[in-house]
Amino acid sequence: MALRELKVCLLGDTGVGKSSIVWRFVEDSFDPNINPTIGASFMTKTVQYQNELHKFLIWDTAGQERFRALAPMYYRGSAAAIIVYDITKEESFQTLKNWVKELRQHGPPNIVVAIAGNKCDLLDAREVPEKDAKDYADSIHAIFVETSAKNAININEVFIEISKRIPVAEAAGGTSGKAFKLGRQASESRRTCC
Ligand SMILES: Nc1nc2c(ncn2[C@@H]2O[C@H](COP(=O)(O)OP(=O)(O)OP(=O)(O)O)[C@@H](O)[C@H]2O)c(=O)[nH]1
Repeated sequence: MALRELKVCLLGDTGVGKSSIVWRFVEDSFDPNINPTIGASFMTKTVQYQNELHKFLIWDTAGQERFRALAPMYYRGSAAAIIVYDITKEESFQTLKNWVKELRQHGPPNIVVAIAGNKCDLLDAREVPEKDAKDYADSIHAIFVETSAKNAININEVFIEISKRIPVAEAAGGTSGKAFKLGRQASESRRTCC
């Protein structure tokens, strides 16, 4: 079975739950007292997708402003970027839009963009309507899911949707995951959050 290495980076404001999403995906656990990321952290997980193995090389970047200049090191050469916002913080959704602009200007041309509205377990505190975020994601042809790292909602689905958008390796092409095109729309298979 072919193995493809897919570099993925997580971007977004501090405290939106980037590390928690990665931790939930890789270790299937949640730490309520997780520390802010310093610089970036790296984890991997390999999953089977159709007749390939996708090894996700996951760079979780720090959301604090003082680390922002480091981000290009992590999104450069990435097959996909997961931009995370917190559904209870409108400001984090505005930050997400800035990341989309930056990726469009300086990121890999065919990077797959996934938008994750995290903390969807906190419905009572919602500030960002799901429809607004979905409409925005559709307008930029991005994957969209609302997630809860805490309650393990839609975490695997984000990565499955990324796998779906990675074109099958061309016969003469490499398997490094470096050349990608935006493909079909996200499928309807994921769960609605909460
Ligand atoms: N209720 C709820 N809390 C969450 C969820 N995901 C993360 N948190 C909490 O949000 C806080 C920040 O989570 P982190 O994963 O450290 O956030 P981050 O985006 O990686 O932050 P930086 O590393 O500073 O960029 C922690 O207290 C988490 O326990 C979630 O899905 N629901």
